[in-house]
Amino acid sequence: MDHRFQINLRGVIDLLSHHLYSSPDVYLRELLQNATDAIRARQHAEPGHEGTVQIELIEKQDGGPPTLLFSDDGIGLTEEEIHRFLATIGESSKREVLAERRGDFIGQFGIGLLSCFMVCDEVLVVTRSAREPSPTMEWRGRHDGTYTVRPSDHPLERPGTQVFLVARPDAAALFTPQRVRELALHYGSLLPFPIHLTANGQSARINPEGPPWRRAYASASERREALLAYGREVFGMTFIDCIPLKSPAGDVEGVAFVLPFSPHYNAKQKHRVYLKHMLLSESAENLLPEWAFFVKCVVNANGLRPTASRESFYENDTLAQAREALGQALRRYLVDLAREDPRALQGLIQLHALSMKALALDDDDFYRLIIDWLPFETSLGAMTLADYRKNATQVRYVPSLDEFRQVSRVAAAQGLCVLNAAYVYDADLLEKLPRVFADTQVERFSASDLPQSFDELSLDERETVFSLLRRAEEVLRPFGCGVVVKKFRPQEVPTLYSSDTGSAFRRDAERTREESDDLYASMVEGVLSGSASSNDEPLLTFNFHNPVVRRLAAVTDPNLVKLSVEMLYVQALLLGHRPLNAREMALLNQGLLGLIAARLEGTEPPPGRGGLH
Ligand SMILES: Nc1ncnc2c1ncn2[C@@H]1O[C@H](COP(=O)(O)OP(=O)(O)OP(=O)(O)O)[C@@H](O)[C@H]1O
Repeated sequence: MDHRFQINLRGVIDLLSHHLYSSPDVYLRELLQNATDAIRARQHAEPGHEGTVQIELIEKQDGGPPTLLFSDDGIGLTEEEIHRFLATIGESSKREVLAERRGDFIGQFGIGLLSCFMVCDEVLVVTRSAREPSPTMEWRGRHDGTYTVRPSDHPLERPGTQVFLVARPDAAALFTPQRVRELALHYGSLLPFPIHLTANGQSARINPEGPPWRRAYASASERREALLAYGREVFGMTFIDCIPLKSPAGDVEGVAFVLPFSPHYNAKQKHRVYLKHMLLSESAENLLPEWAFFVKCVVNANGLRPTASRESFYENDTLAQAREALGQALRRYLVDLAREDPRALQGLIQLHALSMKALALDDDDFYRLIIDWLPFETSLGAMTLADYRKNATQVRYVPSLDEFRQVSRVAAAQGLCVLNAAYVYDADLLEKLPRVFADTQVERFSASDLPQSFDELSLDERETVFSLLRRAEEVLRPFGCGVVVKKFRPQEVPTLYSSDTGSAFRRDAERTREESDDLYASMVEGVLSGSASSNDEPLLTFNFHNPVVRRLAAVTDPNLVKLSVEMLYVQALLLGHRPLNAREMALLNQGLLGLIAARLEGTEPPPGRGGLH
């Protein structure tokens, strides 16, 4: 013989309240949801029916717990439907509806009404169906699992449903006018029909007329102000701009707000999402593309499926398409901004620079969108990459600040535009250029590339500098540095020290060997002997345009030439922000003392003291 499962209602309620519902507050959400579904069902039968919800708080004169009366003018229930849908846990009238209409309703599980038992022990439903001329019926359900159905002694004048809840003493705090108002607005502020609250003898509509992005405004700026004010109210912060969002897939509509601070680009923004105009979640994460970390949004979706926990949308094709369309709306905003208000776009990029750059590295589409708007310091002043690319298909950059300082003046004087890519992600972003824009080439530039753009000396000039060149080569040979004489601008720069990465590495390793203990020094020795020796040796380029260099070429005293070459060498190293090794430091000290001594020549030391020799 077959038996039926028995359900212990108390156990089920306990399960719901501890595991499914986040707090007893949701009872009001479930009531609003049922009213919304009932109004929609009636609108199908009677197009043009507007629908309205009345919430009334009835205080007991004897100080007993207050009663909440929740009424709608929706489709109502017949006696047969009461038995089938209200009194059977897990039965829902909404499951039966034709597939194309099914999506209009929010409820689906047939358990929502049970949430009322979290705040009261008995639920009284008085209802009259709009489908057929039917009497007003009364259903009284109790938390012990028993219920009664009978014709009501107080027939309703119009079709619809009233739900009476008498607060359990421990839930009375939820039944104050302020709390009920807060909760109704929290869950239902976007509902497209009026919600009236009556308490303390006063009655008023509490929800605004439809979502703020749907309302008509006198001008675009008024609209913007109103939306920003809405963003402030919802998220408690002042945003710098707002962006309309729309996606036919999932029937999504809303607004994205641009954050006034720079979040970490990995930080997922929490969005407020409504499903069929009822609040679904305040912390949905999966609605926008990952790169849209600089906005927070409020949207309503009519065609997306909620997850069972009702905290976000179910990951399916429709959601993926909606995400793509919302991403397009954000892109469009950035592109329009680039055209209409480039300053605002640059402000935005500056505010969210690090995150935008990191994302552009990962996402080619986003890269294409913003790369031209990134500002760079260059040898010819600050400019965007677009400005740079207007004049050159070859992008030259240096990857460190020291190198940039070293080359920028000289490069600028040659009319060479070199980008400073020393900041995080810059070099990688530039290296990515040719992969995304096939007509662009990128070159990592260094001071050693500069002499190629310098002018050669004429035959006569070469003769003038011949002995200086020989002497300088001798002086600098022990330092592993070659010498050339060229002509370059600016003329105030007498020499330029250049080295490629290989020789810079050798310099660093040599300096480390000098400064470290025996064991470590011998390890560095090993590294040095293994590293390529220098046919790429560093170079000191003398500038023939410089007056000091010209005068030096005419000096015949070999010691004075030696001292001057040494000092010019050390100065070039210092200007290039290269750390000096011990021998170079000694050169600097001796050279300075030598220069001071030369200046003091002829002046007598005071009696009884030694001179500077
Ligand atoms: N205000 C109402 N007007 C008309 N019918 C209602 C109303 N409230 C509840 N019902 C009926 O009672 C049924 C059960 O409601 P309940 O809230 O428990 O579940 P549901 O809304 O169907 O689904 P869910 O559990 O997902 O909310 C509904 O399917 C509906 O037929």
